[in-house]
Amino acid sequence: MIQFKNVTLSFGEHHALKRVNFQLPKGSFTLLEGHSGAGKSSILRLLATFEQPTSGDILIGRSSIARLSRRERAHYRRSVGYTGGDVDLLENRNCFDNVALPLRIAGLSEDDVQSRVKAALARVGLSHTDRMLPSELSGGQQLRLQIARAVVNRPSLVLADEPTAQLDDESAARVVGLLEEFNHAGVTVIVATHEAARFNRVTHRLRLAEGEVLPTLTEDGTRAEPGVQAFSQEFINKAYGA
Ligand SMILES: Nc1ncnc2c1ncn2[C@@H]1O[C@H](COP(=O)(O)OP(=O)(O)OP(=O)(O)O)[C@@H](O)[C@H]1O
Repeated sequence: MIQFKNVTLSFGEHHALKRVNFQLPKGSFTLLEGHSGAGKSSILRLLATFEQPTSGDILIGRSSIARLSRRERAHYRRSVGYTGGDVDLLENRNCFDNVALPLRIAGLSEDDVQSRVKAALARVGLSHTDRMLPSELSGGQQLRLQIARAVVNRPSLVLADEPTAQLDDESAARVVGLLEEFNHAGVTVIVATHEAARFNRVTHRLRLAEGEVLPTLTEDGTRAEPGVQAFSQEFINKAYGA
């Protein structure tokens, strides 16, 4: 279970998130939706521990990740895969080395690195690119490479910030398919997106506006705790006029 308890994230006078509360069960597939600047990336960056909340608490299971020491943070991050603007591919390293990075940081043996990176590249359909530089790949391939790097550590939580942005339909469908496969295998997935319609296997949605989570409607029209209810795609489309 992931829980945000009264989480505020402020930059000076500006509040990127304002007393945000929600909970998401293990194994869920959640979309974070909302206009630009609504706070979607902030939620992912807090879960990746790139930021610390100004106030409030964030629990993963029973453990707080709100204010970890450097050592605790390094340990926690091994269980999290992140793809998005905050972590770029290394342009001067080949694709193999890019995917190997989290494993080498974690201190795995070179044999394990070899077998895990090969498996991760195969999983995203990029086995042939291991000696190429990221700049030699298409946009869609670069995203899949980022996903391979995010999941090579076998994380239990995958965070994806706009994973389909600027991709053609076929590449986007492939990226979505990969995230859905990981979820099917038990990984909790949270995606910030402006392209909700591309996703099929969604169990939870959080709609954000101005740093707040909007109240969620249940199928009978009553209010529910944010993040607690699951909805059919059809219901969501109807409720939000998509
Ligand atoms: N490091 C920062 N310093 C100052 N303000 C920030 C910082 N990070 C985010 N913000 C502000 O916090 C608010 C929420 O930003 P966030 O990136 O979470 O939005 P978003 O919903 O992901 O937007 P987008 O869809 O454009 O990516 C915005 O107003 C943004 O300008």
